[in-house]
Amino acid sequence: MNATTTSFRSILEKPLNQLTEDDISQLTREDCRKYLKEKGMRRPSWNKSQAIQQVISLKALLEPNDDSGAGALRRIVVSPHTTTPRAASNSAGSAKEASADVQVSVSADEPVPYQKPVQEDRPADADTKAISPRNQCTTDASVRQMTIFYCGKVNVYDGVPPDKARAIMHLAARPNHLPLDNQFGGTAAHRSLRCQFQTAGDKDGFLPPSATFSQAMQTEKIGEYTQQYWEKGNSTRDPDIVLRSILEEPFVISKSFTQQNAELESESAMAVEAWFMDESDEDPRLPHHRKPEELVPLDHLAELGVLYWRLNPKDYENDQQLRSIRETRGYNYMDLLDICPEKLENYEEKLKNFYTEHIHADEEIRYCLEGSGYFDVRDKNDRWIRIWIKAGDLIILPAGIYHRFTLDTSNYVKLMRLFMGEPVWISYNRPQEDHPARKEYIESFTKKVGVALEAH
Ligand SMILES: CSCCC(=O)C(=O)O
Ligand SMILES: [Fe+2]
Ligand code: NI
Repeated sequence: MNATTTSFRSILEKPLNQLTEDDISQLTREDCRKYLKEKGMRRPSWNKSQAIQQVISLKALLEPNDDSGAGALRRIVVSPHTTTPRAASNSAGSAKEASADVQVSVSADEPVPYQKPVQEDRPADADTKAISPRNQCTTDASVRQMTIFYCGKVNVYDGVPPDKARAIMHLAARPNHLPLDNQFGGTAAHRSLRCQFQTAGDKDGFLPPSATFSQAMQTEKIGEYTQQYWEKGNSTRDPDIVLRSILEEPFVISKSFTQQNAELESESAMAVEAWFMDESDEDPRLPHHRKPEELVPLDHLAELGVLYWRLNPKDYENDQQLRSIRETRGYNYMDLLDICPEKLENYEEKLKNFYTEHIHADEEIRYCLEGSGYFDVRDKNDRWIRIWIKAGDLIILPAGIYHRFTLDTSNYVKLMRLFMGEPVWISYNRPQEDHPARKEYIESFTKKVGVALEAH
């Protein structure tokens, strides 16, 4: 046995630069989750390969770089587009911008001895048709993960588009732009914000050569982005929520789509329709509006962790936007489900199960290609919110949220189901208060949204 193997009690105690592919292959999901939780991460992934990614991001973020002195994290990498990531280096400009309590790092040039395990897509169950048995997320350079170390908490966000990453980095570099209130923020040191933006599947380094950050951190685009964010009436002053909101604001993507196709949609038709349900026991396929109607805005859905995109369903096989969502969020599995008596085996029974209130251990991702239907989700006060899904609507329900599904009176829907890794379609019917996914959902929900909800 050599010194390296004897000196670490567990694999994850090894520094990142000593981890070998063998080490990584021995890791279990539980090892990773335990490590992540010990480091303060609230909701480590249940997906093994994603949990491994998270561990690596975190280690890269927390472990000092040998060459950067005094264990400091690398400052924002500032360089024009270069042909080699080695050219990335610290810059006087960014160092000036970053204050002592704000550290933004982009790990650019350490080789990481890790390759994301390849997940084979499995055929879907009998009532579905797998149409894309490909592993899309392992090598594409646009897959990004951002790790934010903030207020003693670690958050790893998948699928961060570069402009959002830059917006966050911009905020991090200019702490005065964060709406910090003492009541939320604590001391300056406590508010210290460190972020890392990386390519999730990149085995040679965390950033591909093309993904260097430009010196113009304050480009108009970033300025506009953050500006727009405040102007949209986002009232919360909790910086944790601000960061999350910017990162997890999928509707921005739909806006760019509709801007390009401005003639197609009016502003009001753009957003998904959602409302609080009445209490009646009538046919579930009826809308069940309250009287008067109580509509639920998108930001309230986002506060529950429900994300929404409006896409173009006509040419979904070639839709770049869908591809980008799948790549950035790691949804390498896809199948189609037609919900009508002719095409769905055990139609009645399945519909009954869909409408039985349940949770899953993973996100539920559904993209409506044709027809329509209702996803009902419980809000934090256990009220049902009905979300009307029509062709073009893609929604993501977080793991652990109570929900159900019914057709509407059109009696037909064609849904695309997406999943990260091997699909698991297990439903856990309510009550599930002891289910780990439920507990984590509740926990993250109370920690992250408690303040914002109170402010409403
Ligand atoms: C058929 S998609 C909606 C039903 C549902 O919640 C599920 O499949 O888990
Ligand atoms: Fe479900
Ligand atoms: Ni609101």
